Amino acid sequence: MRNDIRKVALVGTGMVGMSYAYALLNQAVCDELVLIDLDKKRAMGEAMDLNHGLAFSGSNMKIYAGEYRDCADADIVAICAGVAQKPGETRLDLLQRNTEVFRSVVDPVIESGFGGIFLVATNPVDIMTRITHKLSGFPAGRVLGTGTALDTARLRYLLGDYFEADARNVHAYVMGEHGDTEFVPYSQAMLATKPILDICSESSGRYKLSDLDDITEEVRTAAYKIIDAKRATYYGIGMAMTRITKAIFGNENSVLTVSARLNGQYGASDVFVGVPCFINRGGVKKVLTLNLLPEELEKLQASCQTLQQSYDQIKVTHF
Ligand SMILES: NC(=O)C1=CN([C@@H]2O[C@H](COP(=O)(O)OP(=O)(O)OC[C@H]3O[C@@H](n4cnc5c(N)ncnc54)[C@H](O)[C@@H]3O)[C@@H](O)[C@H]2O)C=CC1
Ligand SMILES: CC(=O)C(=O)O
Repeated sequence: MRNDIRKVALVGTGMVGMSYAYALLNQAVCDELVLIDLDKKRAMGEAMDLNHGLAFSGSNMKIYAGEYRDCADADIVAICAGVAQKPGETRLDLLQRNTEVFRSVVDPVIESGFGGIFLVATNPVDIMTRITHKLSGFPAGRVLGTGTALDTARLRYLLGDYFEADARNVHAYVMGEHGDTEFVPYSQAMLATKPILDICSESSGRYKLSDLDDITEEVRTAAYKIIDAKRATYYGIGMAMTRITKAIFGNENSVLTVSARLNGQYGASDVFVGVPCFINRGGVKKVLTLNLLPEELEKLQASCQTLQQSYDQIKVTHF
């Protein structure tokens, strides 16, 4: 990664891609942003629109619509291209269609000579990240997906609201598939440095475990509710991607629940799944292995199995 210019190439300038781009601009996270889409006219219009906001941003980011060859000197290629869920569809329902899209995206990115980090948001994100790893042949640490970063943000917001505490003092993770089999290991959840389970047991019934279950369900179903209400979700994921991008450019070693490849951790291998990882300039430096309770570990392994089964279905026809 160069130290002088921080460059992001964004493939997919739809709602998610442009929410990411808008957050990058407002937080002045990079110096150069190239927008690539099958719909070139759309990418061009989006670049114009963002450029017209530059004067108000305090940033002098270079923003333009481009081609795959512009990925050659990018530090990060972010992929938000593909189809999104319609009301009633699960993320896994998108798999076949988005696998086709990724073949047409990853190959030209690699042909450009790109040597940076892939950041994937397209759903089903854990499997699309694995496909990107497979198609690119990159080391696993340089291919990451947004995983459960957004779900974790949703969880922290809801727990902060429930305990009437600043969400930034809630330390808790959603783990597993970014999808229906995700779960919250509450044994690992803290409010400041106090275990949330202790807060519940000491609260004389004010805070209940059943409420925590309701919060988990609220997180798990949030995307369905938003898609039903306004057809798509995009601001939250755009900000989650921006947070990950900052951790990369800032060489932060921040712990974020991205989709990363397991290599024996939590008793699973090969799958990409949402787990807490240290993120720095090289991508995923390391998976943080938490001491999950046996029942929590079972949930994570079941989630990995679901992802493996879905991956196996496409492998036959597409690889
Ligand atoms: N990881 C996460 O937490 C989240 C992921 N998503 C996912 O992000 C993806 C994008 O969602 P939206 O932006 O709402 O969709 P959208 O339909 O608004 O945008 C998709 C864009 O991809 C482009 N595209 C399609 N095929 C392409 C190809 N072969 N090459 C280049 N560009 C291509 C389209 O022209 C369009 O501009 C979906 O898969 C969605 O499910 C959405 C929200 C959260
Ligand atoms: C659509 C999606 O994956 C989400 O908002 O979580």
